[in-house]
Amino acid sequence: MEEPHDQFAIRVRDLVVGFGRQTVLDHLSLDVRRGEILGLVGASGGGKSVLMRTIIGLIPRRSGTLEVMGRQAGGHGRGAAMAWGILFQQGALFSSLTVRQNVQFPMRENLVLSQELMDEMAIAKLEMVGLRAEDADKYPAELSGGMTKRVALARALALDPPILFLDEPTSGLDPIAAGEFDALIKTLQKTLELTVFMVTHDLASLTTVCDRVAALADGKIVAIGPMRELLQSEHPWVRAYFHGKRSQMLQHEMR
Ligand SMILES: Nc1ncnc2c1ncn2[C@@H]1O[C@H](COP(=O)(O)OP(=O)(O)OP(=O)(O)O)[C@@H](O)[C@H]1O
Repeated sequence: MEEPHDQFAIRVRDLVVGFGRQTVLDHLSLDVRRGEILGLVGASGGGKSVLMRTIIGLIPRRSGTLEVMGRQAGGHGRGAAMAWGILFQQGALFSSLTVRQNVQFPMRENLVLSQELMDEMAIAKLEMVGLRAEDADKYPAELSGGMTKRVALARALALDPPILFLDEPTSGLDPIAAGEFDALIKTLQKTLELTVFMVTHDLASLTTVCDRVAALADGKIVAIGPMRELLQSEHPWVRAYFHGKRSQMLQHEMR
C-alpha cells in the first residue's frame, strides 16, 4: 500500500542521470521518510554522490521526478537552499574564514540579520555540535579532523534546515571520534527532528545510527530497509558487500 505523501521528506521517481554516454542512475526510485536517518551504500563510483548532488540540484537530471518536503524540485533559489544543510566529505570549510565566519556564511547568503544576532546564532550552533565559544575565532588550519567536521555540521545547520545531507561523515576520523560524531548526529536528529540522508561506508554508522539503509547498485536502489533486513538480502551485490570477508570480519569484531 502507498504511504501518504506527507510522510516523505524526499521522493525520487524514475530518476535518470548520466554524463555523455555514461548512465549513472538508471530509473532510480527512493523515498526518504520524514524524521528518519537513511544510510546509502553502494559501490565506489556507483553514483551515491551523484544521487545526493542531483537531489540538491547541483547535477541536472535527464528524466524522472524529485520532490523535497512536498515540493517538486527543479527550482533552486532561497526556498531550496533553506530546505537542507550539507556536510561534504572533506568538510570543505573556507580556509581564509574563521570558524564563526564559516558558520555565518549561509546566514549572510540567505538572510538579512544584524551582525550581533549572527554572532549569537553562530555560537549557539557551535555549542549545539559540541564546540566551545572560544573555537569561533580559530581558522580551519587550527582544527583537528573531528572539529572540522563539527564546524561543517554547524554550518550545515546554520539555517535550521529540515533535511541534512551527509557525505561520508565519519571518513578520516579515528573510531572514537567517528563514534562520537555518530552519537552527535543521532542526538541532533532527535532534538531537531531532522531527516538525515547519509552516504557512508562505515558499518558501525550503518548499524548504530541509521533507521534504514538503502543499497545502490546498477544505477538503482536494489534493497532498502533496516540493517537487519539488508543483511538478509539475496541481491548479489548486497550480499557481497555485507557478507564479504572484510565485512564479516568487522561484524564479528563488533559483536
Ligand atoms: N561531474 C561529473 N562529470 C562526469 N562524470 C561524473 C561527474 N560526477 C560523477 N561522475 C561519474 O559518475 C559516476 C558515479 O560517481 P559518484 O561520485 O556518484 O560515485 P560514488 O558512488 O559517490 O563513489 P565513491 O564511493 O567512490 O565516492 C562515476 O563514474 C563518476 O566518474
